Amino acid sequence: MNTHSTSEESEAYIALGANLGDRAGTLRAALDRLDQVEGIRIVRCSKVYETEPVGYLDQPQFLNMAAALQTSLSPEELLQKMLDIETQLGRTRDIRYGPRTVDLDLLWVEGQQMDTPDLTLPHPRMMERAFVLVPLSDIVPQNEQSSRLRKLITAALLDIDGKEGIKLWTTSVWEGGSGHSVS
Ligand SMILES: Nc1ncnc2c1ncn2[C@@H]1O[C@H](COP(=O)(O)OP(=O)(O)OP(=O)(O)O)[C@@H](O)[C@H]1O
Ligand SMILES: Nc1nc2c(c(=O)[nH]1)N=C(CO)CN2
Repeated sequence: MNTHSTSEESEAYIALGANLGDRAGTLRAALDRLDQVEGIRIVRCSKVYETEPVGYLDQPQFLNMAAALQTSLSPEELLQKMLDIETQLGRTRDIRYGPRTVDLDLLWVEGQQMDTPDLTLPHPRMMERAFVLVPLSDIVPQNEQSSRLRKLITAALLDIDGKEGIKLWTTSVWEGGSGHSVS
């Protein structure tokens, strides 16, 4: 993972989930593909958690994790890259909140708030979801710039039910990075 950053980059946080097929392999492939996109670098990954399904219960357990990115893309461009990678990895949209090979959600982009038909930031359901907040808490630093997000996560985690349905699965599925620079 390359930690160099330039002033045109923004920090962004994403959530990843998978509950069909080779779940860990799919998470790894999604991270590899994202890191290979020009203008996206993965800078930190959370641990991986096995989680009880929420919303639609009759489906297998998920693996969930979160990642921090540095990106020179706009939020809309970043989301489009994420949706393309979901499709490449076999994601179909059948049942709302139902089983999926991979789900990539854009949670937070530094300095960005929006609500358009295609993109809402911060992600509208992130603060209700322990399967998002527990991994995210691994990777949001305690520094000045990110402290607002850290405070929101800490407060939401105190309130939320469902943390007992979340177990550490492995400390990492992705070690690498292409190391290319973002320009
Ligand atoms: N912050 C966001 N991150 C990801 N998708 C978003 C976001 N805001 C809006 N969307 C839109 O939501 C659409 C549906 O996403 P998706 O099918 O992954 O939903 P879901 O995973 O079933 O539910 P949820 O969004 O609650 O996780 C996407 O096509 C995208 O345009
Ligand atoms: N545990 C868990 N449950 C879910 C998940 C998920 O990623 N993990 N994603 C959903 C659709 O967004 C619905 N339910």
